[in-house]
Amino acid sequence: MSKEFQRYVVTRVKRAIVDYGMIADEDRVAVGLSGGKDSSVLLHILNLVRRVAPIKFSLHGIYVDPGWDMEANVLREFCEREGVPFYYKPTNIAEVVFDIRQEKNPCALCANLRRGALNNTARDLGCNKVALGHHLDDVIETFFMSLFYTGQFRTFSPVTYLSRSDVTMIRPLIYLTQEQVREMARQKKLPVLENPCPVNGRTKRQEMREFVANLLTRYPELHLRFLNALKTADLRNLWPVTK
Ligand SMILES: Nc1ncnc2c1ncn2[C@@H]1O[C@H](COP(=O)(O)OP(=O)(O)OP(=O)(O)O)[C@@H](O)[C@H]1O
Repeated sequence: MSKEFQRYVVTRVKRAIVDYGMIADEDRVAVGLSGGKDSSVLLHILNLVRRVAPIKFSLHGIYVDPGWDMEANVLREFCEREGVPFYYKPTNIAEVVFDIRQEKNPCALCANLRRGALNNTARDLGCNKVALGHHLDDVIETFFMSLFYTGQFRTFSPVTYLSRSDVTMIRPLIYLTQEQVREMARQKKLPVLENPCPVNGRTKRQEMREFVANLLTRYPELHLRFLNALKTADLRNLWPVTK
């Protein structure tokens, strides 16, 4: 592993944590582990940050099983290697989404139910923060998805307090690109499991992913420009609200 690359990646995550006050002393941080590369990288980097941070915080890996066949043991072993406790939360989300509700667009409901189960499990474990593996490409994709499908300028925030489950969601990877996350997962040989979801690869999210990937080939500075636009948005440049 290139030490320089690792240092850069860790520095970017530390920067995001400090910029948005994501983690405080004595926090108990639950890390949502989906089996995908993003959340594996998230746990690994937060663990590196924890070792050098001037504050004390604990990490807790949680996998919410939607009710399908995935090698959760790989995640258990990964957490063991990282020295982080692992929690497995079984659910029947897949049955609810696909069999009972027979959703035509299952992703939104599935994501909501997974998020709800994750947050409640975190709270039950005494965690006050829940970390998700969203990175800068996700920020941009979500922006365009909102624009194209709901006609709104919006994307998710770095930090969100959820009153219903009384936990704060944080997204420490927002300053990293998908490519950097992928490279970190590859170099560190972190677990990346096959997603058994039946609609995997045929979703609106996937469509946006391809759209943004296309934009990036044409506008390679898009990540930086987008981050700058989000941080310096001036509402006076938009139209006033009319009745
Ligand atoms: N089943 C799950 N159990 C626990 N956490 C989850 C689960 N699914 C998703 N998450 C959390 O929510 C984040 C965003 O979920 P999403 O389904 O968009 O994953 P993704 O963008 O494919 O990322 P990843 O590569 O980590 O799967 C994940 O990075 C992870 O932190």
